[in-house]
Amino acid sequence: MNNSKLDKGTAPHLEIKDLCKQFGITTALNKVSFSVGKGIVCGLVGENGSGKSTLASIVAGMQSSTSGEVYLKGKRWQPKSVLEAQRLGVAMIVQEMGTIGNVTVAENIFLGQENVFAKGLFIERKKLFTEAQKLLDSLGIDSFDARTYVGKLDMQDRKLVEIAKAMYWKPDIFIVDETTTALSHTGRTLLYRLIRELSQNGGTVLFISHDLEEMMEHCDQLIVLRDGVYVGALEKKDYDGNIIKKMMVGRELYGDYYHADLDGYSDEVVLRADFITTLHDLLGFSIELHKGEVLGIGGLSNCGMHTLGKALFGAEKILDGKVYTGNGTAIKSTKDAIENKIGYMSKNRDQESLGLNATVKENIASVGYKLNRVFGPIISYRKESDYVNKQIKDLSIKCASPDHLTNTLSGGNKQKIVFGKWIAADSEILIMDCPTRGVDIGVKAAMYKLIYEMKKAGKSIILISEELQELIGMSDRVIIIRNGEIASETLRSEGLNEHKLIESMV
Ligand SMILES: Nc1ncnc2c1ncn2[C@@H]1O[C@H](COP(=O)(O)OP(=O)(O)OP(=O)(O)O)[C@@H](O)[C@H]1O
Repeated sequence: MNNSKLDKGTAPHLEIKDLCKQFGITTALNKVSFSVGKGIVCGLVGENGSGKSTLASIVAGMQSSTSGEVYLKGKRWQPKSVLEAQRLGVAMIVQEMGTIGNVTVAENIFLGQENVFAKGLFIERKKLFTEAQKLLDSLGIDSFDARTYVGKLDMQDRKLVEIAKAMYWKPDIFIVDETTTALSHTGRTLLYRLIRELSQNGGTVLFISHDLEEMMEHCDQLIVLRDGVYVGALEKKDYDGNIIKKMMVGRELYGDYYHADLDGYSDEVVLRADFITTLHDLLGFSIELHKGEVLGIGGLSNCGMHTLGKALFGAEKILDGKVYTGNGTAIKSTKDAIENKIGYMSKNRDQESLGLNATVKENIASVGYKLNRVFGPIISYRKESDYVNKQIKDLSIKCASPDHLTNTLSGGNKQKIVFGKWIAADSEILIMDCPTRGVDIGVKAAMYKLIYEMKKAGKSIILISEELQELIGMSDRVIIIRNGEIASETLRSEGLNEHKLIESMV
């Protein structure tokens, strides 16, 4: 449908009125009101914990509000469940994993909606698979098929399954919560295309991301939230990065937060992989990390970089070759890694880096617990509390108390906990896979500062990232991996630039 034929942006398609959400003593949303027109891509921006996901999940039928109202096309919107919301035209891609591993792609796509294929008492499974495959083909998704078990897919492909699932219902309202950072370039391109097509056909998109450039490029309007309160709205013509940041954090935030000096690193090797071969991705791969080095690793999502991070931490089965520290200690398991002061932040935070049902305190204290011992195995409560509180304070983790359950925290705050637990444990080597995924600009700046301070203190960092600016801005040396092999290696002093890195990626 042609845009001009739509009353794009005029009549409110989605209206939020005085929306409040209270979780115990936490006010996640406080009388938020705004409206979004038909065919509009509306961005929701705000710091970690500002209420974006809470608002989105209320619209998507995942939870109800404490008070306030939502209207969809002028009618009161009160879906009883996500499935009902989906059927009635509201679909959401959640921030973390929204798929189930031990069933196929097709079954995930139609989860809870199988009765669409019911024939009498039976489900026509063949039809279900055919329909799912048709959907994948129509969306241009070809990296897996409808019969693939989702457990075999990486995070990016699992996100594509969620996107396909949402698209099946041709939603009136499509909500994308911090999804792009889990996607590679190809995945992002696909998502942007779908968002564009949907809005051109009169659908409304609620888009959440911490990448301001991306938001300014793809959104027609931006709504800014701060601490659960509506701060204001901006039309595309008024976009200005500094103004938006100021609205988000309530103060000026200028400048470049990467590190600019070229002070290099020591020759001493602290971690080495010698000709390692893993079940997937890596075949005879070698790499060295030096003391005081920030080694950036980049490439396309499936190039092997995420597997490398796991392998160096002892979390990936190594079929041949070995990983060892500078003093020759072999790293064959995560236990070996932790004992040798190696930390690891997974890209798949919720599944691999956190105990979601544990408290903030239990998570932060989990790796460095020995540091809080007083007599033999006895842990000092006071020491442990100080140890945990320092991270909560230094990283500004928004939680009601150290006893707050981790799964109720916002995405960015969860990421800070993972970072905090390894810093507190005094890691000498930190392997970070996409560490700033889902993290707001203020925290990003704080994390970069901490990475740089760690480097200055002689610690070594492997920064695996899909953000080229981050690699260029933070690394002493960047290795680009292509199809499991080193495609290029560039020292910061030789001049790093996007063009050069992209050339070796593809
Ligand atoms: N189920 C819950 N129980 C208790 N508190 C919650 C729950 N869900 C969210 N919160 C709290 O509500 C506040 C808003 O969280 P929300 O996830 O909406 O923020 P966000 O803006 O999406 O953050 P991020 O950018 O980090 O994803 C946070 O303080 C969070 O800890």
